[in-house]
Amino acid sequence: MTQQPVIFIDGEAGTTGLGIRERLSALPVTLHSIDPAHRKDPAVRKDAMAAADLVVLCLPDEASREAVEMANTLGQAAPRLLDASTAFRTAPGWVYGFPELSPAQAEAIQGAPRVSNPGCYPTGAIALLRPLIDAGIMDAHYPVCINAVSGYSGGGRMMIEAHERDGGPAFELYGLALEHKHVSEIHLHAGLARRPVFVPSVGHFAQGMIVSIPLHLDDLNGGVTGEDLHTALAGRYTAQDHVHVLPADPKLSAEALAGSDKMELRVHGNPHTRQAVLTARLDNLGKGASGAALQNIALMLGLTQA
Ligand SMILES: NC(=O)C1=CN([C@@H]2O[C@H](COP(=O)(O)OP(=O)(O)OC[C@H]3O[C@@H](n4cnc5c(N)ncnc54)[C@H](OP(=O)(O)O)[C@@H]3O)[C@@H](O)[C@H]2O)C=CC1
Ligand SMILES: CC(=O)N[C@@H](CCC(=O)OP(=O)(O)O)C(=O)O
Repeated sequence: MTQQPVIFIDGEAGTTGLGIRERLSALPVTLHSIDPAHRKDPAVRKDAMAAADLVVLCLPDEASREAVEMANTLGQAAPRLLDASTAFRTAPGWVYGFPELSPAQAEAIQGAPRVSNPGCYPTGAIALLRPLIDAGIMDAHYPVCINAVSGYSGGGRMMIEAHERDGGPAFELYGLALEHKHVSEIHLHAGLARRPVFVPSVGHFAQGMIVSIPLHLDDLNGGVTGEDLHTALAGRYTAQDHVHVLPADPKLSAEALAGSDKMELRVHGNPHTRQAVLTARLDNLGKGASGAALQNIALMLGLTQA
C-alpha cells in the first residue's frame, strides 16, 4: 500500500485552519495534528513541519513569516508550504494559489514549493478583472473602484466573538484610509497598472461575500456591451468547476453561497445608460479561504477531491 501524504496545519484551531481540517476528509491524506496546548510551541511545530510533506499555515501574518523562517531552517527536509495569510501573496518565489488566474496557473501551483492562498476579496475582484484586461477589453490604466461586503467571520476569531457576543454593528464600512492589505494583491494579480480604490464593508451575518465593480462601458475598449463582458468571462471560466458565470440578477444576497466552495460571477449591464456592474459572490470562508486552500492542496499533491 502506498503511503498517504502527510499534512500539518499550523494554526489548525483557528477559523481557516478548522475549515481546512473539515474539508481534508475529501482527500486521501494523513493529518498530523499537535496537542492544542502546544500550538504555539516552536519546537513542537518544527518537529511537525519536519514530519510533513505539506504544511498549511493558517496564522496571522507575522506568525506566518516566523513559520516560514522555521521551515527554512530544515534545509533539504523543508516541507512544501501553502500560506493562508497575506504575508506572501505578492512575494517573489511564491506562486499565487488562484488556479483560475490564467490557463497556466494550475500547473504552476502543482510544481511550486511555496504557494500563497489568495485573499477573500481579491478572489472576487481578480476573477472579474483579469480576463477583461487579458482580452484587451479593459485598459490596465482603467480607474477601477471595488466595493465589497463580507460576513463577520472574515475578521477571524476576534470579530466573530465581537458579533456573536455583542451583536453588531449591523453594517460598517472600513478600510477608508484606502490602504487595505488586499489592495496590492488585487493591483498585481488583476494586471492593473493603476492602483484600484477598494472599499470593503462587513455586515452582521456570519459567512458570505459580494465584490462589485461598477463600470462605464464607454471607457472600455471597442464599444463593448454588457453581453460582450459576459461572453469574455464565460469563455474564460467555461472549464472551471469552482467558478460559474451566470446571468444578471436584479438582487443578490451576500449569504447565498455560505457553506459552498463555488464562486458566481455576473455582469449587470444597462445598454441605455452604457453602464455595468460586475459582481462576484462567494463564501469568504469557502472559495475565499479554506475551499481555495483545499483546491491548492489537491493540486500540490496531485490528488483528486472526492
Ligand atoms: N477568516 C477569513 O475569512 C480568512 C482568513 N485568512 C487568513 O488566514 C490566517 C488565519 O486567519 P483566521 O483563521 O481567520 O484567524 P484566527 O484568529 O481564527 O486563527 C488563527 C490561529 O492561529 C493561532 N496562532 C496565532 N499565533 C500563533 C503562533 N505564533 N503560533 C502558532 N499558532 C498561532 C491562533 O491561536 P490563538 O487564537 O490562541 O491566538 C489561532 O488558532 C490569517 O492570516 C488570515 O488573514 C484568509 C482568508 C480568509
Ligand atoms: C471582514 C474582515 O475583516 N475581513 C478581513 C479580510 C479577511 C481576511 O482575513 O483576508 P485574508 O485572506 O487576507 O487573510 C479584512 O478586511 O482584513
